[in-house]
Amino acid sequence: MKKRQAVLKIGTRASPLAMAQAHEARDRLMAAHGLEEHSFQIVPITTTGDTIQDRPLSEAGGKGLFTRELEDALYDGRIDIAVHSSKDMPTELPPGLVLPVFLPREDVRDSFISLSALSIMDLPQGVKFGSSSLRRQALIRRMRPDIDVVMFRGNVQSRLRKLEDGVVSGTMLALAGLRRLKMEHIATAIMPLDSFLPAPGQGAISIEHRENDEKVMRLLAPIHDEETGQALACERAFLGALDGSCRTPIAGHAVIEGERLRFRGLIITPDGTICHEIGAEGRAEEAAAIGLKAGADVREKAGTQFFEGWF
Ligand SMILES: NCc1[nH]cc(CCC(=O)O)c1CC(=O)O
Repeated sequence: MKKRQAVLKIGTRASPLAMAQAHEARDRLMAAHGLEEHSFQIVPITTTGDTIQDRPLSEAGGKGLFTRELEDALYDGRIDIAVHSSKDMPTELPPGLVLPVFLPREDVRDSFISLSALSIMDLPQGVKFGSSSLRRQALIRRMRPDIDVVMFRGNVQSRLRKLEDGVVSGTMLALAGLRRLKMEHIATAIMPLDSFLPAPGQGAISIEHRENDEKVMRLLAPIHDEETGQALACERAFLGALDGSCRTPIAGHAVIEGERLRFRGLIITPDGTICHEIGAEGRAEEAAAIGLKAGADVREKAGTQFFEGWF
């Protein structure tokens, strides 16, 4: 019997969250086209970012660490699409690749996880808080200058073990990731958007493919979510206007309401002492321009000295 060929090869990182996201993309493709599971082949690929566990990713080479191996696989045809967490995607893509498709966004908020405190304000004086995110570290330091913020990486299981072992008293994870792993129950509290702005792209799954790949574009068209795409265009333009290197703690969140887009963003020094916020509003169609201008505005507000002398 002739072996049936997959219609589309879906590349993903091999981590549990990445696999869950790839399955979500596949489920949406199956539903949109009335195709069976075997039409889509999920191809897990281990990336450099997955193997570095001992230092901040910003030190080890930044966001490209999670994407390079997937992009090589796109170039040589081992995969047709790469499913990513938008948050992990650099603002600039390698030549010949595009990131035009976004699935409907999950909850964008951060969750606080602790076995001993109900909220960040409730943590005892001077305890340790673990996070690898420069944004979360800085925002925590702003709220609680007394707390000892330490570098903290690893998957959900290893983080929980460190909480149990008392290595840290609290940590934070994106609620979206926990939901996708069916682990929302481990969240102790959900951080409010007004005091704890998420990372640009948080909670959104994006799909990268080869430019002008007509077959892929046809298959992906029905699973793209327009509102998420507009919000992400704004947030990624804000990020791009500020920093490609991911060494600046940056937060940004856009919401679409009909034809309108509302955006809030901030930059903050790693020690949490200086924070510049920006709000912007406009037509959703002009999402990228709004984000770009907000980035330029907040950069001007902060002044050049803000970006100097951290390292
Ligand atoms: N950098 C790791 C990463 N990339 C995306 C998510 C969460 C899921 C999402 O934001 O879509 C996470 C983990 C976390 O921040 O908790």
